[in-house]
Amino acid sequence: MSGYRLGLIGAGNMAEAIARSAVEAGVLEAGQIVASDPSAERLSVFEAMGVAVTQENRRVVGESEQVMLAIKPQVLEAIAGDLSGLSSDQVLISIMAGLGTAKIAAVIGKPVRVVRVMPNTPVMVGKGMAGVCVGADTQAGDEDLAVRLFESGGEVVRVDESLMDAVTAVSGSGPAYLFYLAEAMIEAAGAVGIDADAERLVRQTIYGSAELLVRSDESAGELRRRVTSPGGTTAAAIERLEASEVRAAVVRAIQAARDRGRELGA
Ligand SMILES: NC(=O)C1=CN([C@@H]2O[C@H](COP(=O)(O)OP(=O)(O)OC[C@H]3O[C@@H](n4cnc5c(N)ncnc54)[C@H](OP(=O)(O)O)[C@@H]3O)[C@@H](O)[C@H]2O)C=CC1
Ligand SMILES: O=C(O)[C@@H]1CCC=N1
Repeated sequence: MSGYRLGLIGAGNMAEAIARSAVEAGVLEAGQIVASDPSAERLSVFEAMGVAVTQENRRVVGESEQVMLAIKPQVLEAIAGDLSGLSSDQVLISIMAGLGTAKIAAVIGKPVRVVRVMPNTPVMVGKGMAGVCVGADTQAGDEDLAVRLFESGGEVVRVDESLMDAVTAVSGSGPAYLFYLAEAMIEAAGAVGIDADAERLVRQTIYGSAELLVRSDESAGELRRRVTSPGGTTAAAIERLEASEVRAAVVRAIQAARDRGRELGA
């Protein structure tokens, strides 16, 4: 086996964010990473970072201490043969939604030391949130590199694997819910007559509110109440959101995401 510390199978958005944060934080040097992907265009992005690249997944498996699956869950079966060369010395890190550690080993067809991680896209700006769990065939410390990688791009919480689909639904998919809200607020700003400044007003409001939420000791509910003067403008908006059952819709949406994760892993 050559000296790559980490092999990335799938050189997409998440793999790029993970590699960048690992290199920027000094967890790995670019030269310690190899990435595979069918797309020469994607590989050129990694090459520009100083990462070794290949279109052969088998090379990544053969030359890396730890291999990360950063492909879509639907692609796993197609590349199972490429993963059959994994040895008992290697750790396999998966960031795929839905697919459990036992399922991944079953698809590969032998016991594998699988560490499962569910990150999110704010890892791109060093503010990620990742859930980590380990599979049955792992050894003590197998998750260490994964934890260091994802701590370099934000925060890590260790969870029982039974909660990974729930973590996926809350924090893995979570950024999309906030961006959805941002989209709606920008549309609404337009509807109430704001044109050029709509994006700026909404982006800074969400940014400032997120920072306040993170820095404050108060609950989200208390922070919301402090904005909501009795009989005031916010109260009028919140009353409309409650009447539209937005809170219940968010619960149903997160349940749907959790259930889709379970389906992907079935
Ligand atoms: N995006 C997100 O917010 C999050 C995603 N995840 C998980 O991360 C994983 C990757 O997601 P994301 O980065 O968004 O997806 P991307 O589509 O950006 O990346 C996946 C990459 O894998 C490549 N690929 C396809 N087939 C193969 C193959 N046979 N061998 C090697 N590479 C292949 C794709 O190429 P091509 O495009 O040419 O098919 C693509 O470049 C998914 O499993 C997802 O569940 C987890 C947390 C958050
Ligand atoms: O939508 C998805 O399936 C992936 C997993 C979490 C975020 N994106």
